[in-house]
Amino acid sequence: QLGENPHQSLAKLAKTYGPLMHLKFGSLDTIVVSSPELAKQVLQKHDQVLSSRPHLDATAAYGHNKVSVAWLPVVSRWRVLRKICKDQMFSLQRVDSSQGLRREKLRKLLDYVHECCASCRLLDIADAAFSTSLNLISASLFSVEFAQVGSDSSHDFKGIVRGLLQLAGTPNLADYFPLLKPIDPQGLKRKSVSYVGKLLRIFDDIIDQRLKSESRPYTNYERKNDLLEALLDISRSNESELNRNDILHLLLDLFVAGTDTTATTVEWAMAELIHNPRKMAKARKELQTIIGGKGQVQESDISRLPYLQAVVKETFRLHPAGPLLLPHKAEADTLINDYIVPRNAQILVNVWAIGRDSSIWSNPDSFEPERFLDSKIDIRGQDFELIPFGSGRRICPGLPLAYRIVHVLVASLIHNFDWKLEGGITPDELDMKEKFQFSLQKVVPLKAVPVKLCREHYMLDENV
Ligand code: HEM
Repeated sequence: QLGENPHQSLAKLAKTYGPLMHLKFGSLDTIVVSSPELAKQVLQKHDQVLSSRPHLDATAAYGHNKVSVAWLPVVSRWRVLRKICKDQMFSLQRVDSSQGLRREKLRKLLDYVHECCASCRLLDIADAAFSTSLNLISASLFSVEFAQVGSDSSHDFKGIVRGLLQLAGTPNLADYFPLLKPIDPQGLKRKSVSYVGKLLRIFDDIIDQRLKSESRPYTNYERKNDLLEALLDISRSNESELNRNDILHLLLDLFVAGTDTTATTVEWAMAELIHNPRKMAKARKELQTIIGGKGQVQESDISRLPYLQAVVKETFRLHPAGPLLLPHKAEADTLINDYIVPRNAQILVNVWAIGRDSSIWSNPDSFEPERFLDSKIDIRGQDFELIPFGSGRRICPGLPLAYRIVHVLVASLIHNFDWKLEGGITPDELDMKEKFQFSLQKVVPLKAVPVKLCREHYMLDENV
């Protein structure tokens, strides 16, 4: 009954049964929340007891759930990992200081777009967004470039990351009937072991190489300005705080949680803009006015681009990368609106349903960035009608980085370029179907030919 798009099926059920539902998935009590008021109760008022994680069998590969910042319950170990993430990767100072790395990766993407433009070549926007997000995140994590935009080199990583997300999003009988765990009836744990093993081996090699180049005699080792360097420092000064295994699993979490979420958001934003040419023209006109014809968009420009910010918010409203957040778990019986959320229940917050609720949003299914222009609604977890990153203690720690990457990538792709769909498809015929694979993906990946803007385009944009 949940089907391939559980966020949609649950939204439909909520229309009949209300914004607080108690379902039974086998022996697993599942509470589904579908309104901003109830999301606030779960994620803010009661977040101390409702911020744990259920045990999902597929997350247990290589003991990942025992050391993972994403899957540990709220215990002191989880707090240590969150603090390391915040201090070493996502503080304002860190995000600012890694800006140069991102600028360089973005330049490569733009070079590739120019190449496609010059030869009227179709560009796989989904792939380019994935390769660039992959490179941006891996540059910040361990100064390694995994993919060349426009080549097949990112496909293996995409396969692994999407594979893992899909596993985490597939309903697993072993989670609902724990007696089945040893049998692993759908083979999800086995697949997870294979994917996680591949990534851990790659990260292990990267650590080996780093340690080797540090200890190479007669060479001056140049410290890298990345997360790995900081993690190795912590580990050297206090191994009980962070050992090599912890580092491997932390890199895995950040890599998997950060790449596909960012890339799919960029793909959806581009799809909506191509689907709605007037909105595209408006966004481009703003860029033209603020940035001008030449020059690359910088992260420091974002605050001067209110329409772009509105486009990104509207994309998050319609296509949140985590439509049901990550599942939360109740540590104790908790009273919400006179109903008991039982201890050990898993709690799903249907952010997708909240984003499409007609009692909150006018014309909820249409892409109208303008709705955010005179509104104070923000995506940082305080306005519960728009919480694509969650809220409270489990809020996405990568938000500061994701915020910059998504804005700058979208802005770069539309600044100075128009996009033509292949095979004579008109913008309103663009396939906008979505599929739930833990993150929310486009069924048909977005491809289009970039066209260099000329005077006529700008004159057309003038009329918007
Ligand atoms: C558009 C991009 C992104 C979106 C929409 C997004 C969204 C989310 C959501 C909804 C959660 C779960 C919140 C909850 O359980 O209540 C989450 C958790 C998490 N995200 Fe993100 N995320 C994005 C990018 C990133 C990036 C770039 C990183 C790191 C490089 C990252 C790292 C994490 C981690 C480690 C967690 C688990 C935190 C915990 O359980 O304590 N995310 N994210």
